[in-house]
Amino acid sequence: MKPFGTPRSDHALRVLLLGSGELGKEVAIELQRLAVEVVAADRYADAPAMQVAHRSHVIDMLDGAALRRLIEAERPDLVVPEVEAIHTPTLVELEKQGLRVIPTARAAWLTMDREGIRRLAAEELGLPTSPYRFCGSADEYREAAAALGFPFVVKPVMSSSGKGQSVVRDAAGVQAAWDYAQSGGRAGQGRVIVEGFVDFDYEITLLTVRHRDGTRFCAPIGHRQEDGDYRESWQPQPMSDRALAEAQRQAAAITAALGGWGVFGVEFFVKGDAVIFSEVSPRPHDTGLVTLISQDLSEFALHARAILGLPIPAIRQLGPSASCAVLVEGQGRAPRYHGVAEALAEPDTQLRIFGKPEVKGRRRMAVTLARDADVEAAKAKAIRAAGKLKIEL
Ligand SMILES: Nc1ncnc2c1ncn2[C@@H]1O[C@H](COP(=O)(O)OP(=O)(O)OP(=O)(O)O)[C@@H](O)[C@H]1O
Ligand SMILES: NCC(=O)N[C@@H]1O[C@H](COP(=O)([O-])[O-])[C@@H](O)[C@H]1O
Ligand SMILES: [Mg+2]
Repeated sequence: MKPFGTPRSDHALRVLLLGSGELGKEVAIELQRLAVEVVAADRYADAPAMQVAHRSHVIDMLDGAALRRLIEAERPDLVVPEVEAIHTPTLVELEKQGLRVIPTARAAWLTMDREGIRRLAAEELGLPTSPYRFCGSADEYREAAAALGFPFVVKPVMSSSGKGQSVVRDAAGVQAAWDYAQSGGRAGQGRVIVEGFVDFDYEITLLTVRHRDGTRFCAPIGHRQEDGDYRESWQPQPMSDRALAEAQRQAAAITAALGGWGVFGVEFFVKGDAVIFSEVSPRPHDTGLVTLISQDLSEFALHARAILGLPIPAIRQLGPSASCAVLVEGQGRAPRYHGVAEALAEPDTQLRIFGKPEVKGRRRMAVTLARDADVEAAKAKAIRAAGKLKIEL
């Protein structure tokens, strides 16, 4: 890596963020602290990371030609994907010509589509997963539903944060789940994964950092999901030594197979000591927002260090902590936030308002963070804080 430079000069160290949401905003802030020049891109203007970047571009990141033009114009030292929905074949091609993609272009390519990462995990690495089938037509979907039995989960192969995802419990729900998956995928594709429903005790995200000196794990993060989207997360999630060791073994295997440097969010279902791989983000994870209060180096600081080739000699967990996502539903531009003072009234509480410019439907707009004597108390405090925030659309 070339030396650190001065932003907006000829020798700036330049990072291009592909995706500029709340996770990218925190990565951008960490990069800014080291005087890295940050260029933010997303499909809409005034996205959160754009608000703290040196420059920004509004492009359709699924358009390969547009993506190539942007990268050739900006000539970044590093390209940092922040969402799945990117024309990753273009990244694969440009990487062959010397472009550095975080963690690797292949990792971005494999994880943009649930099929790539699930087949790698289950069929090549032999990690335990839910039973699954991929379907490209309504007929294949009906066959899969019959083979897997109720309950099952349907997800568009290209989607995140639960968009287009549903749990089908009986015959009455089969058609609606297919229709919803067809409308909910970000790339508007027809293909879906049908997964057998895993009856788990709890689920975790194991943040795994691949950096110049090896691989480190953060303390496990527990979370609760509703409609496929996270509502609260906490750290540390209590778990048996055996289950934790097994989760770390699987996380090491999948992240090594993806390669490169950076933070990975490896998701698992846990039942007793059994650990079932769910999916992995080759980037910071939304449930990892809790690390903004629970660790000395948040997942965003860790990502910045890892991708820049810096050392991570230790990660300090600061005690039981939690985060609570603040969602709003409705329509409107330029929302206003009331109750900020009330949300921050209790000790050891923090808030991030992402500054998203518009709401159409349901959208995560902010997150509250709290530390307390145990994770239950931290969670209750984060939920209380979130309850004080009122978003006016
Ligand atoms: N096979 C399954 N069995 C039981 N629960 C599941 C299954 N698949 C998904 N879920 C539930 O739905 C949640 C979201 O699923 P998943 O992580 O696959 O979606 P996603 O859209 O990729 O979400 P994100 O992008 O936020 O990680 C899981 O965390 C889990 O709570
Ligand atoms: N689970 C993935 C995830 O949390 N991604 C985060 O949400 C943003 C999109 O938000 P939006 O849908 O409100 O634009 C993404 O840019 C990323 O920061
Ligand atoms: Mg997930």
